[in-house]
Amino acid sequence: MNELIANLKGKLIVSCQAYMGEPLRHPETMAQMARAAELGGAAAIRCQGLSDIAAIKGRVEIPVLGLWKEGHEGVYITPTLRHARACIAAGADVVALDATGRPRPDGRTFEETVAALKGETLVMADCACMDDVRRAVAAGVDIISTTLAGYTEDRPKTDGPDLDFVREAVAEAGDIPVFCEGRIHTPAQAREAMEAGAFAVVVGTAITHPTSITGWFCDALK
Ligand SMILES: CC(=O)N[C@H](C=O)[C@@H](O)[C@H](O)[C@H](O)COP(=O)(O)O
Repeated sequence: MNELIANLKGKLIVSCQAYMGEPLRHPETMAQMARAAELGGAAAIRCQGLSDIAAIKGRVEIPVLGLWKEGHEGVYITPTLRHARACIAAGADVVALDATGRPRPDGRTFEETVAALKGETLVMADCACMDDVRRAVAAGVDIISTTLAGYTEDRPKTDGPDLDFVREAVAEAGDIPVFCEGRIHTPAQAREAMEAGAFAVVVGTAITHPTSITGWFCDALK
């Protein structure tokens, strides 16, 4: 296994993303957030967009897992080979790609995109269901992640992380590490994900999205 990935075993990866139109959407702000997460013990940062990748890469020493979101329907996480190569150029150590079988804007399949990136970067496959996991294993990706579970019609959106998916993916993935990502909102859930067999966990909203966290508190007071 690649050394960069081996070093993430049992660790926390923090996703630092602000969405279009949000007050924290600025590369400098995301770089500050990423550095703060690094000081807290994050082993890597996951982040979105070329400016954020470049700014964060210049601020932290830990590895950067980069993606470029474009569009909202269908494949929007690093939808084409061009997007992936731009993430590499911006400084990403690993590039995260939508691993679903849905059509992509450049007409390439997921497998073709991964094949073109061989030797250029490490690929993290953002999966929504077991078909995606099998596709990712066959394509020879470096990391499988449960990122898209609950965000397509294939699996219900669980309240917390989709631990059944983690268990099934681990059983299928062989030596390829499976990251649990999506709706890990508490340290206890992060622990449960590890116990379900995850190689590492990715936490975003619960650490880096204050608007959501504030909303959780407000809801609890209603
Ligand atoms: C589905 C999708 O587009 N997920 C995105 C992937 O990069 C991010 O919006 C999530 O914040 C990230 O996956 C971490 O998950 P959570 O924020 O639930 O801890």
